[in-house]
Amino acid sequence: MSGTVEAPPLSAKDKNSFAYLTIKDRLPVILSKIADSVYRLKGKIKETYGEEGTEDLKSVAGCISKLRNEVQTNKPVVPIQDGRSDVPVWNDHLKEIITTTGSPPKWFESPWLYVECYMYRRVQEAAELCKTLKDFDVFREQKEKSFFDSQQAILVLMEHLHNVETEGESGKQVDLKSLFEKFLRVSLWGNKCDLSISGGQDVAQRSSPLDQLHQFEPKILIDNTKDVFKCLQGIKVTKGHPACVDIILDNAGFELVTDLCFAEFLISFGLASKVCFHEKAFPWFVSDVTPYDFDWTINQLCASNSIYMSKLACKWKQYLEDKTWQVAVDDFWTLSFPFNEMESRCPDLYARLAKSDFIFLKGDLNYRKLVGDLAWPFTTQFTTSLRGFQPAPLCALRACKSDTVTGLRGGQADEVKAKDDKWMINGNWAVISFSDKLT
Ligand SMILES: O=P(O)(O)OC[C@@]1(O)O[C@H](CO)[C@@H](O)[C@@H]1O
Ligand SMILES: [Mn+2]
Repeated sequence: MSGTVEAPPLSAKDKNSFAYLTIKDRLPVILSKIADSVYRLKGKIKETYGEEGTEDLKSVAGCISKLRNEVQTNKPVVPIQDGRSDVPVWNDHLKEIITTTGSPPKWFESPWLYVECYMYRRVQEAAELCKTLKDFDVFREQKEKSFFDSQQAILVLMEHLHNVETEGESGKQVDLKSLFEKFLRVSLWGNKCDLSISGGQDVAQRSSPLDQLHQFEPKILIDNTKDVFKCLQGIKVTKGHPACVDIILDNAGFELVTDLCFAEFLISFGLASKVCFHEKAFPWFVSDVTPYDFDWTINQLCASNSIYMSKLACKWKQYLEDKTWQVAVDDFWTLSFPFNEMESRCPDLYARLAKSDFIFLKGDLNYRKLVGDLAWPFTTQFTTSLRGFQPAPLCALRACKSDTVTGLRGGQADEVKAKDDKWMINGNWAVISFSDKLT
């Protein structure tokens, strides 16, 4: 099945596409913001690293402005030149593309997924080429701000989770299914808060994430919650213990907190016995979670004045110590490959995920990679669009921010388009798409 390409890749070739707008407008803005933040940190870096730091900053700024120019003038993609372990994969893949297509990819002509991922890898190259700033995260300032700006929403959510758990512990009958539905939805809508779609504009969650659920309900285009719940419960019965769950994370800030709360809910209500969070190895698509962001977030929550936040977060530290929770990083998540190529390109990760009982994939980019970033007819079955990628039962939780989606009913796309012309890209519509077995 993985051999049949049923649809063309999204690409900026199509001037009416979101890919075109992204490459023409959004990526240059993201790159300019990087240059701004680098200059803002000048004093601080000089103080910490001295002249060498200042030289490194200049070099980062130079690389970013060169990259911006390459994007805007549609230059061919060039090999990566730093010493990171993933360089051979990127450069061999580039050779592969040149062999197949006859020329190197270009920003406005090649598959969007490839060139956009490549851009973030080039941003990392700018850091890798430094002596003092190898671990410098050009997006850190923005990520931390979005976390702090979401404090009220985080407090509301964590207080609620704390109360729900206290009720459960007191022996009071709880409606497990509707609680599951609630925390799943909070995690789903947490994905509205990504800094890449907004070009780094404010995306903090300011209203109560719980009060909003009702209002957002009609915006869920595909809702496989029941199947997901049934599957998790079924695992408990067949295995004799709750599921070992993997969550492929997306963004830091409010979204990460919603994912941690969802994982906490799964553990404390016996729907999961272990959760493994998958993070990005380096700064990616502006707001994605790196190992530093993950630890930083839990430490911030732990140090909070709110007893609800600190109690839960300290419990999470304990989970991490006793391996109830684990974190994992793999370079595959910061490569450009669609997930149907995981088994051949990164067999270890595939084998690792095949041991999972259930995989949640957060966000738009993971969704794009799941369905190969292809322009599928909307009514294509979700499972078909996975093109053979099925290491375990899986569920995509995604606010729609790019022009690909599968699994809709006939006529549904027209109905939603009539209500909202930008439904595919504005993050106001979402899918909870489940796939169990390959059909
Ligand atoms: O994966 P996330 O954080 O939900 O979204 C990342 C994202 O904004 O970046 C891409 C365009 O630059 C979009 O396709 C995508 O929605
Ligand atoms: Mn993201």
